[in-house]
Amino acid sequence: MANSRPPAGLTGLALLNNSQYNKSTAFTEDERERFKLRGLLPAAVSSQRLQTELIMENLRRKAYDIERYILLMALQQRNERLFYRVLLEYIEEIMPLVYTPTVGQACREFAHIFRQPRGFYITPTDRGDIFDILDNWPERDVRMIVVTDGERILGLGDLGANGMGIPIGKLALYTAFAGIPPAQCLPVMLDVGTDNQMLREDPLYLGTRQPRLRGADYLALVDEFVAAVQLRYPRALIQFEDFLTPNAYTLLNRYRNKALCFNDDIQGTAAVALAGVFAACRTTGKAFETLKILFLGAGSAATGIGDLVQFALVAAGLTPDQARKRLWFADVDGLLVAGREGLAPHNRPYAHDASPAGVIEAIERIKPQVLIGATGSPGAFGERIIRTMASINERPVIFALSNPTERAECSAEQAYRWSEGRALFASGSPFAPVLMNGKTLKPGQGNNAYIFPGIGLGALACQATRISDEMFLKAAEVLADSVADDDLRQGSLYPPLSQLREVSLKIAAAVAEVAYRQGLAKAADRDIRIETIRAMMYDPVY
Ligand SMILES: NC(=O)C1=CN([C@@H]2O[C@H](COP(=O)(O)OP(=O)(O)OC[C@H]3O[C@@H](n4cnc5c(N)ncnc54)[C@H](OP(=O)(O)O)[C@@H]3O)[C@@H](O)[C@H]2O)C=CC1
Ligand SMILES: CC(=O)C(=O)O
Ligand SMILES: [Mg+2]
Repeated sequence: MANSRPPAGLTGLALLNNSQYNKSTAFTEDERERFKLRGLLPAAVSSQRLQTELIMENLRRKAYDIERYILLMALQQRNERLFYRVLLEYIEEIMPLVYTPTVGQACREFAHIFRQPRGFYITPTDRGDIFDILDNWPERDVRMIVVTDGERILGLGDLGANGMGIPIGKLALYTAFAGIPPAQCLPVMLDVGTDNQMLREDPLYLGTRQPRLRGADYLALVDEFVAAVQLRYPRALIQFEDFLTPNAYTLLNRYRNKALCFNDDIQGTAAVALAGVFAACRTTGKAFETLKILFLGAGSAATGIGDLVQFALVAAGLTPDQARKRLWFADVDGLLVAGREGLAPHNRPYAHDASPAGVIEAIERIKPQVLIGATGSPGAFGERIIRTMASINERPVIFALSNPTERAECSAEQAYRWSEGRALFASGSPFAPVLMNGKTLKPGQGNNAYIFPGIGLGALACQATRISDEMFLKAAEVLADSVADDDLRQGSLYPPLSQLREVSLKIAAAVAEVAYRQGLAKAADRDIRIETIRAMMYDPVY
């Protein structure tokens, strides 16, 4: 999508202060004349390329990643095209700064590194006014909303209003990889309080300083928010992000059939993990429908994956019961088995008839080919666990999905070392390549960032009315098919991050096709192809 010229009347300092249209030193002589910029800029005219190099020079000069994050956020606030250009051109270097792991630290320190507001905050005192106050947001054509209430930020727990860093980061990826124009993106914080006492006592904390709103009042607030969005921005897709598991499921079940929405932690994560499992089958030679999978962790991320794997197994010909029986879950209390007290509704389908067991015993008994960790618990994959997986599998598939890096169940190096380099490993946050037995292994990043941009772009391109499970299954298939044999040979179950824009496009086209097939698309042009969608995408060039 071509980027428009500044609107009439936007000139001089106001233009330089407008992040959407600002080009800073890249304004040409002619533009400086036309836009009343003469005298306001130094004489030299830079190219966007030169500006990109300047940003990288400054970024690399910083001592800490959190400082790099601050630099990048400041760039986003003053020149958004340059920010996205830098992100796209140096994706391997920049993504860990605007996304996991650095975004985790940024959320922790959000109030302490706060410079300028970004996004929209809704508090319990806004009850009854949400539709009206949304009018304060300057953009009228919002299409993509990422909303959190900050109660489960990555694996870092309740960070209250500090969690705003997550919607901001996810939407930066939407623009970079799915080409959703920044003006159509809205980060939302449902600031319903926090039960994190340390935050409430921090004098610099910027959120509502009260215990979390719960129960009927909480649901009423979210209901009002969703209804207000539907009225104010009828084409918008709502992505629920980083809600605590019980709320994540409650909200997904409440809105999935009446609003254009999905839960990224349940559904996006599911698709990226399933894609990794599909890709792993190409290396192991095992048939997908014969796999047994053990999950460590039984929260929204793990059971979300379980639900989609079950859906995929049924699509592959198994009965729902046969499919479920291939999936096992363990949490801090060991294997989830029938009869265990206090099981949450999302866990019950997977609590099989079996005697209780710890993780090692469960691995020995079940003999899973795949072990998926979504615990938020660092070191949850200890040496014995990996060695046991490696003793029963020639190529054990090990996913340590928890974010940020400090919460990973194990590191790439540990997974490879404890399996003598045989593990097919992926992690939610990036790990550097590991040299093992003279071979460099490049672990892939099993993160929903491979999925949500394509789901969102596809849904918006065909004006989807709902997001279906079929769309996530299709997204997983497309992602798995995008993994080159060379990637697999080097140990990665995912394509390189540098291909994220192309992968998102492919997913988008496939999602749109599913939407039409299922009668879930409103756009008139049914023949929606990759090139049609590409033409809709924001391109951050001047
Ligand atoms: N890679 C990706 O794309 C994504 C990764 N994630 C990551 O997944 C993690 C979990 O998220 P979510 O499911 O919402 O969180 P929850 O807190 O709801 O679930 C965590 C689960 O792990 C269990 N658990 C905790 N510690 C251990 C342990 N040492 N051994 C066994 N089980 C353990 C918990 O058990 P109990 O309840 O008994 O304490 C619970 O069942 C987060 O770190 C998040 O960053 C999430 C989404 C996407
Ligand atoms: C990646 C992500 O969504 C999470 O860790 O919550
Ligand atoms: Mg998340």
